[in-house]
This record gives sequence, structure tokens and C-alpha cells, in this order.
Amino acid sequence: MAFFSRPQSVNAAVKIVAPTSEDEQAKLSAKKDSTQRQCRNILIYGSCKFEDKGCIYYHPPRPTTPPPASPSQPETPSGKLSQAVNAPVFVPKSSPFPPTSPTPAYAQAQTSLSPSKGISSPATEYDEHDHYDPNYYYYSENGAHPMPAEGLTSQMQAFDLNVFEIPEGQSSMGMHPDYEHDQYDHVGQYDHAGQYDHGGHYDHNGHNLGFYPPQPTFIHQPLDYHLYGLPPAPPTSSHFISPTLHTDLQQRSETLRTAPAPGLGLPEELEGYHTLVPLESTTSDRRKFGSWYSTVYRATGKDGRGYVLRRVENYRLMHQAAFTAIEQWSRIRHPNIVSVQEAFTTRAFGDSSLIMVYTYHPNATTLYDAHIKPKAPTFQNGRLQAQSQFVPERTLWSYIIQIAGAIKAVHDKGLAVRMIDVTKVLVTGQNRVRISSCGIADVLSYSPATAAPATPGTTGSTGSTGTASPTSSIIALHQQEDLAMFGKLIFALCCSNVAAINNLNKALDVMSKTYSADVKNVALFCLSKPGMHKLFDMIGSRLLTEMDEMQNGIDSLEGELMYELENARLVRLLCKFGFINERPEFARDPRWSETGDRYIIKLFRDYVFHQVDEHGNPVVNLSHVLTCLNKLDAGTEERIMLVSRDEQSVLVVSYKDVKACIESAFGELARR
Ligand SMILES: Nc1ncnc2c1ncn2[C@@H]1O[C@H](COP(=O)(O)OP(=O)(O)OP(=O)(O)O)[C@@H](O)[C@H]1O
Repeated sequence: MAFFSRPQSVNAAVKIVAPTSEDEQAKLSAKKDSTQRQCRNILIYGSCKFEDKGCIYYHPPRPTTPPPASPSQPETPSGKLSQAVNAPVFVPKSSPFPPTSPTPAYAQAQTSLSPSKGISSPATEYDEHDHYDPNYYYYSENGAHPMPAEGLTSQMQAFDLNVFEIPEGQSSMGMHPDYEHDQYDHVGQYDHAGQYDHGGHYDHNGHNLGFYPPQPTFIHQPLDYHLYGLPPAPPTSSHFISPTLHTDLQQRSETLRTAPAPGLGLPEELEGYHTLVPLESTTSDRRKFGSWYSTVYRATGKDGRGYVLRRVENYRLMHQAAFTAIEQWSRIRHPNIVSVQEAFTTRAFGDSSLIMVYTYHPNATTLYDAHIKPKAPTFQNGRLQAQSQFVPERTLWSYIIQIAGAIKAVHDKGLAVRMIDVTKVLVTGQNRVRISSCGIADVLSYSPATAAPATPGTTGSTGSTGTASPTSSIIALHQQEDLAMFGKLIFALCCSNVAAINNLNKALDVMSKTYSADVKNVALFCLSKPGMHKLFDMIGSRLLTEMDEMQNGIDSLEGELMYELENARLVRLLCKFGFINERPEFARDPRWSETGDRYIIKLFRDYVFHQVDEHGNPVVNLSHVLTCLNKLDAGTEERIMLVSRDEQSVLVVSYKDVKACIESAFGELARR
């Protein structure tokens, strides 16, 4: 292959060819007599702890001075470097990276390399040892822990391996099915029963004798973790961020995609909205919305997004001008108001219905459902106990501030909410509330007598302009009503009773037992229908607390986003694989995706996705995939063994090389 014809660079890929028949003979005869076989701990670690404790294998006499270790080729015993230089070199085309930095000794050895030595003439200096057969331990001991790929690669490097035998009929891919964790950093040792130990020594019966520091021959090779995105700091607990944020988001996404139950008899399509799903029961006790029945549906809009359709049954539109307020409402975008989209009438339900369209907030509940509706008792400490409905004061203030902010925004636009009720305020996230059903009262109670559209700043209570028109005084009245409704809502929440206000003394009693005097003062203040700005004076410094919490929430979400950024890196890589692998033709070359640098990419893809275990079953290990892709994206120096599909050749390449191949191939495609 063309990759091996460039020995001018440093060693990145090593082709391992099938052994000659003489090698085979030598290996077989060596296996026959284990006392003549060199101990593998010597081969791998340079020493055997059991040499004097009964190890039956051959231990050559120890050299008087240990060979110096190479710092940049940590997994290669330095004593074998002169043999390693015989390895052919893989250099990706137009590599954007500098070549793998060799040690001075290694570089020197390379320059003295005879050009006649290539891949087809593997080094023969190994003949004094028996050839390393990575399958030997694994297949000789049934049930032994299979050798992980990284372990195998480092073993091969430790042997300066140029000659490698893949037993006939055995898939080399199947040798390392348990690639689960990032084991590259471990310096393990195989005992003679084939047990792998991450840095520990085993006796010859396979018992672990304890954890020993790595042998000096092997230098710990850390990953280039600095190339990865830093994990975000642990998020500070935030009032507005759910501790189960991921689950909540997934559940919302699931809710968005639930299909409607069949046989509901709902219209297929309404002004472009389709796939209607009722959000409340249409059969059980129904409360009237003023003097109308209403039903809330979830629907999918023309843009594919979710919307809420509130249908008011048997509504007859007498004046088109009734929709004027909707135009104003649809311009209000506030974090504590469910946005109004549009309104129309329809006969699709068999009657004349008014449809109000709002933004959909999946899995939202009403304040009533969240805090007031009696809940079934649950088992706590082995006993059935009623669930607490109590709203903590911190949460209550948060609700007060959010709702007050929403009311103010509406009033500033010259409108009134007219619908502040525990059943119409939605909890749409962790301690987040939004006023829903806005604008509907304006349509339903439209009268031509009060038809003149209000303009911002012309309101009675909050407005600042001179003479009040009849319209503006009505709006001012509605705005004062808003505050009174807000006061009632605070009482209802504090007393867990929608009708708490009907017995004010009792409600005040309950309230003062649980909450601070400030809560009571604010609730009473609202009931007295004051101006909005005075309300904010009472809330005072609690606004700052709320702001701090909001910013904590933002920090926390940014941290979450950082995690997702990591995903984007991997998706980009996968896209590049998709562009390159199996491309039918490029530059009039039908074999483009199978040749040159692309061949490495293909083998790498096999290594990541197409591994099989010893039984030939696919290895579908996501952590293996993620680990490989992260290392690829970081372009680490770590090497892996890629096996051709015919299992006749093996390449040892670094992630850095594979990354260079991908950059180069993708660059070719992108330049066109
Ligand atoms: N914009 C929205 N996004 C998500 N869900 C909503 C939205 N608006 C309403 N809902 C849900 O629809 C359901 C019915 O809403 P509705 O306003 O009718 O409340 P309700 O408690 O049934 O009040 P009522 O008894 O007055 O009908 C509620 O569970 C509410 O959570």
C-alpha cells in the first residue's frame, strides 16, 4: 500500500505482516517446552517478580545496567529502539500536524536506517525470543479476561513488533471486545493464566498480589486532556433550574410528540393547526369560563411548533372589532406571560367556536394543580401521609415578583390582564410562572360602546396623560381589578384555598402563622387596589434576590450548554466520516474513498464501529465509540491497531495521524 512507501518520517504506522513459515515453526517449538520459553514479564516489563519464586519460564541473565528509557516513546522499551526503526512509516498526506516527535536517540536511529529496510523485510533480531502472539494467552485459557485493545497495542509497541501472527480463522477484531473504559493510561501485566491486571502483579496461580507501581521501563503517557473542552464548573444550585433539568426537558420533548388518542372526533385541521390533543377532560365536571364552556387543546402549527388552542364553545362573533385587542396582545412578549398568537372563529367543531391561540409550554400545570388541588396521600416512612401543599416563602415571593412584573408590562401597554386566577397562572418550569388566557376576556366582553383601542400610557391608574376618556377609565378600572385579583391569588396560595378571601380574618390568621408580615402586607395592599409602582416599593430588595437567582440560573444553563458543545464536536466528526466513507466517486476516481489516506479512515471506522467479539457478535459499546471519537478530535499521540478486513495486514497509527487523514480527505472534498 502507498502508505508504507514513505519511510522518511517518524514512525506512525507499522504494518504487521503474516509470519514466514520459519517463524511459525520456531514459535510452535517454543510453545512446546515452556521451561525454554522466555517469561513474558521479562519481555513486557524487563523483569519478573517471580523469577526467584518458582516461575517455570526462562529468565535470561539480567544486564548489569538497565537500558535508559525513552521519554517520548514511553511504551517502547528503549532497548528495542534500534529494532523499532525498521518499522515503515505512515505519514498522512498533507498532514497539518508536525510529525510525532521522536526522542533524539530514536531520531538518530532513524537516520542510520538503511533505506533497503522496508515493510516487507521485518526485523529478524527478535528470533532470540519467541514471537509475541497476543492471542496466545487469550485463546489458551478459556474464560480468561480478554486483552483490551489498548493493552494489546502497548504490548505490541513494547515488543517493537514488526512481525505479528493472526491465527487463522480468528478475527483480530475479536480480541478486545471489552473496551469499556479509558484504559490507555494503565500499565498492566498479564500473568501466565492470561489475567490482565491494571498495574498490579499476579502470581502464577492468577492471584492478585496487590497493586504495584508501574515498572520503570514504562513511562506513564497521559492523554492530551488539555485539548478537550474543559468540563464546566459544577452548577450552583439555582432557584430557577430544576435539579432534574435533563429529565424534565426530555419529558417535555416526549409530551410534544405524543400522538392524540384515536376516536376523539376532533377536526383534522383548523386554519393550519392540526393534530389536536385535549389538555383537559371534556367529560367530567366542567367549569364555565364566564358564561361559556371552554376547552384547551394542544395542536401543531404550520411551522411544526406546538400551540395551545383555547376553544370557547357557542361563541358568536358580532363585531369583527372584538379582535382588535388581540392584535395588541400578540405584540406583548414577556417572560411571565403566555404569548398570544392569534384568534379566529370556526365551525369545524359543529358549532360556532372562538379559538384563541397561545404558545404551548409542554407539561405546564396551573398554580391550582401545583399547590392547591388536594393530592392523594403518599407513603412516607412506612405510613400514609398527606402531601404538603405549603408554598415556601421564598417561592411565594418569586411568584409575587414574576406576576407583578407581568401585570406591570400589560398595564404599560394600556391593557388589563382581567384573568389573574390560580387556574390561569401556569407553572412552566422550576419556580417559573406565566399568566395564561390573556386577551380572551377582551374578546368575550367586547362592546362597541367601549371599543376605542387604548393606547399606551392612557390608563387611569398607571397612565400619566390628562383627561381620561370613557375607554381609558374602563381600562383603569380593569387594571385596578387586576391588582385585587392578584391579592386574592396571594391569599389563595398562602391558605391553599381558592376561596380563602371569603373569610378574610381566618385567612389573615392562617397567613400570619406561616408567612412573614410582609407577605400579608403585600396581599392586603393589592386588595386595596393601589397603583402598581407602590407595589414594587413594597417588594423592595427582594427584587435583587430574584435577579441574583436569575443570573445563577443563566450560569447554570451556560454550564449545561458547554456539555452539549462537546456533542457538537463529535457530530461534526461523524459528518466528516459520512462525507468520506463509501463515497462512490470523487475526482473521477471510483476508488477514492478506499485508497490513500482514506483507507486509514475506513479502517478506523471499522475499528470504532464494526468491532466484533470473540463470538463474532457486534460490539455495540457506546463508550468505546465516544472515547475513540474524543481522542480523534483531540488528535492524541496514542496509537491504535487497525486491521484490514481480510485480516492480512495490521496498521498501528496514532489518533493524530487518523485526524490528519480526515482533515486532508475532507479538505479535498470541501475545496471542490
Ligand atoms: N399555554 C399552555 N401551555 C401548556 N399547557 C397549557 C397552556 N394553557 C393551558 N394549559 C393546560 O391546559 C389545562 C387546562 O387549562 P385551563 O386554563 O382550562 O385550566 P383549568 O384548571 O382546567 O381551568 P378551568 O377549570 O377554568 O377550565 C391545564 O392543565 C393547563 O396546564
